[in-house]
Amino acid sequence: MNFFLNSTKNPAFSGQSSSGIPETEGGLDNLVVLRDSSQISIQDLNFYYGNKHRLKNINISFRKNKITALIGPSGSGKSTLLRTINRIYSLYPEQKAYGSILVHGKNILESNVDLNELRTKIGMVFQKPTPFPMSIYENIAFAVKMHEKLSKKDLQHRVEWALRAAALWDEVKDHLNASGLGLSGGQQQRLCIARTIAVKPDILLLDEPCSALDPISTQKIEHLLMELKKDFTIVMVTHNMQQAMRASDDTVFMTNGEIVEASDTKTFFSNPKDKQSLDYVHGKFG
Ligand SMILES: Nc1ncnc2c1ncn2[C@@H]1O[C@H](COP(=O)(O)OP(=O)(O)OP(=O)(O)O)[C@@H](O)[C@H]1O
Repeated sequence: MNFFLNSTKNPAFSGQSSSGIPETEGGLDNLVVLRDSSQISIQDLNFYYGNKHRLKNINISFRKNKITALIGPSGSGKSTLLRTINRIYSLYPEQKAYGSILVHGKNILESNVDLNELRTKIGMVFQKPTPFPMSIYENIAFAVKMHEKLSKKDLQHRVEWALRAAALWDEVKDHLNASGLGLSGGQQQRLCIARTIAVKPDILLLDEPCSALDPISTQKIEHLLMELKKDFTIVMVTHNMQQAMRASDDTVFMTNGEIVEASDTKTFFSNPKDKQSLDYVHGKFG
């Protein structure tokens, strides 16, 4: 198994593996650190909204080509954690992150990181579908054209590829010139996923992507994510524990800006180690 249990809160958490990712020490529990196949390695991350300390000493790695669910009660910092990973917070000068987030070994929190390039590598899909007020085709072509100069034919191929990958092609292929805003909520969300993957990121961040969707659209998105993880590393915030159980490989449970427990999803839900996780899984709070 790739998991090594450890504790974010335990000062003994200090070892480093040869890959630069912290190793565990015996007898600790709670934090999962994935030594072999991590795509994103977060170390000693602290985040502030002004003077409010909202992420505290986060140490976690996310596995490549897996879906990680971020769960926890409202206000626990799940979205904030996601927002640090593609530096969206950098748009707001009063928001500050300290520590490191290593992606391909490079700390993306450094000030010299090209944020446009970063966001093509780390795409984000939000809770509410946000298609551009343009055609289905242009929703995707526009995103690609911002980053790449492709011939008309290659652009058409890319649009088709993204719509197929997002399991939307069959539903829209005959009216690509219709407005993206005319699609159903579930279709709009898949369009937004298509738009995000069209620029070929490595990492897909999703903030409650199904919260505005009906059960059938939710199921479609979950199936889609399971297909997409073959090509992308996926981190998803969800309030829906059933969804975390169904769709994720790993689960990270947060409260009050801290990681309480993280492990593979089966272990987390069948045998949570921390009392707070157990209570949360049993619906006693949150
Ligand atoms: N723009 C902001 N300015 C100041 N504080 C913020 C801002 N956004 C979030 N916070 C605070 O940061 C903390 C974490 O919020 P965050 O949205 O990350 O939690 P969450 O776990 O995603 O919650 P939810 O499940 O309700 O979406 C909360 O206390 C919240 O009030």
